[in-house]
Amino acid sequence: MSPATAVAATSEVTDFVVHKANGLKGLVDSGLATTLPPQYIQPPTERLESIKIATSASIPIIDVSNWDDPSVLDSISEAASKWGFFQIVNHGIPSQVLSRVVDAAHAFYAQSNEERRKYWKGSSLSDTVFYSTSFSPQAEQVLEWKDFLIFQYLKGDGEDDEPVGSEFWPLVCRDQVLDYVKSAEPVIKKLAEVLLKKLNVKDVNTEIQRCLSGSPRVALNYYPKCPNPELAAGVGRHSDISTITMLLQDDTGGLYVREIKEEDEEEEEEEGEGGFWIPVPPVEGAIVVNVGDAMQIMSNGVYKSVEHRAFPNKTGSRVSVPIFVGPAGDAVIGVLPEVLEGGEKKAAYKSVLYSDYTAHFFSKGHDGKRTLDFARI
Ligand SMILES: COc1cc(/C=C/C(=O)SCCNC(=O)CCNC(=O)[C@H](O)C(C)(C)COP(=O)(O)OP(=O)(O)OC[C@H]2O[C@@H](n3cnc4c(N)ncnc43)[C@H](O)[C@@H]2OP(=O)(O)O)ccc1O
Ligand SMILES: O=C(O)CCC(=O)C(=O)O
Ligand SMILES: [Fe+2]
Repeated sequence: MSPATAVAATSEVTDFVVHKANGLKGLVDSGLATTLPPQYIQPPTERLESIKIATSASIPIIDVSNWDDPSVLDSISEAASKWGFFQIVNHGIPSQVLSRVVDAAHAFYAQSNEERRKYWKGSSLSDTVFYSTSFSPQAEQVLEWKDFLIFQYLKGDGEDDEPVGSEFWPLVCRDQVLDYVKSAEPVIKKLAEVLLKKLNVKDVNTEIQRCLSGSPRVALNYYPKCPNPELAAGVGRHSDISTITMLLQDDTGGLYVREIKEEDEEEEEEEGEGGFWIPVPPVEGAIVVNVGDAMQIMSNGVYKSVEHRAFPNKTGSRVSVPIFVGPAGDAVIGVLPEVLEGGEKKAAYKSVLYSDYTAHFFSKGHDGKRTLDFARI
C-alpha cells in the first residue's frame, strides 16, 4: 500500500467509526478489519508484549459479608492504601443482577449499527445516555479498541422517581442498568463510609457528600474480538478520576493494575513505562473496586488511585461495567482537613473545581497518572 493510500484508509476508518457513528463494533461487523487498522496500532511501549507481568503479586479479595467486622474495615483501608485496587465478594448484589447487566451489554452491541447510532454522542435524545468509542477520539493519537455506552444516574426530585432521562435509555439494557445501580448503591455507600472513617472523618457533612458522590455514571464497555491484540490496547494506562470506581468484569480477563512500589509511596508515584503489572483475574460474583484521583486528593495520598489498563483478545469480545462514583462538576475538591490534623504532613494537592479537573482529563489521551499533576502543589 502506498503511503497516500494508507493515509486515505486511515482517515476512512476514523470517519466510519467516529464521524459516521458506526462505532468500533460497526467496523468489526463490516468484516473490513481483518488486520488491525493503523490508527489502532499502539507504540511498542504500550503493548501487552512489552509490559512486565507480576507473577507473585495479586490484589486482595475481601469478603464484605459483615461490614461491622473491624477486620473488614482494616482490609479495605489497607488495600486502598497499598494497592489502590481490591475485589469484594459477598457484597449482597444478587448474582442475577450482575449477569443480567453483562448480558444486556452484549444485547446492546448485538443490535444493528442503525439502532446503536440513535444513541451516539450528540444524537442521543437525552444527555444522560450516550454511545461513543475509544476514550476521547478527538484528542487521541491512537484509538483504543473499545466502544462504550454511558449512563448518568441523575436522581429525580421525588423519592421514587426514575433517573432523569431514563425513559430515553435503550430498552435492551435500561432495566438491567437501573437494577444494577440500585443494588450497588448501598455497597458504594458502605465503601465510602469505611474509607472516610479510617481517615478520621466523623462528620460526613453535605459538602463532603457532594465531593463523594454527584450522580454516578455507569458504562457498558465493549471490547470486540481483535485481529491483532498484540498491537492494540482496549483501554490505555490511566487512573480513574472518580472517588471510587466499582468495576464488574465478565469472565474473559484482560485487566492489569500497576503494582505500587514502596519507593513510589515515599516519593509520590512516578510511573512511566516501567514497573510490574498485576493481572486481575475474573472471580465469580466479585466486583473490582478502585480508588480514583478525587479520593487520592481528598485523602492527601493516603489512598492511591492506581494506573490500570485492559487488553482485548483474539478469541472473543469482552464486557466490563464500571460505576464511576465521583463529585458533582461544581464541587470543589481538596485535601480533607481531618487528614492534616496533627500537622506532620502538608497538603500535597490544591483545591480544584472538579469540572476543571474532568475537562482536563478528557482533553487528552490516556497518559497514566499525569492528570493528577493538575492538582498537585
Ligand atoms: C470513556 O473512556 C474512559 C472513561 C474513564 C472515566 C473514568 C472516570 O473516573 S469518570 C469519573 C467522573 N465521573 C464522576 O465522577 C461521576 C459524577 N460526576 C459526573 O458525572 C459529572 O458529569 C462530571 C464528570 C464531574 C462532569 O461534570 P460537568 O463538568 O458538570 O459536565 P458534564 O456535562 O456532566 O460532563 C463534561 C463532559 O464529560 C463527559 N463525560 C463525563 N463523564 C464521562 C465518562 N465517564 N466517560 C466519557 N465522557 C464523560 C460528558 O459527557 C461531557 O461531555 P461534553 O462533550 O458534552 O462536554 C476512564 C477510562 C476510559 O477509557
Ligand atoms: O475494562 C476494564 O477492565 C477496565 C475499564 C476501565 O478501566 C474504565 O472504564 O475506566
Ligand atoms: Fe479505569
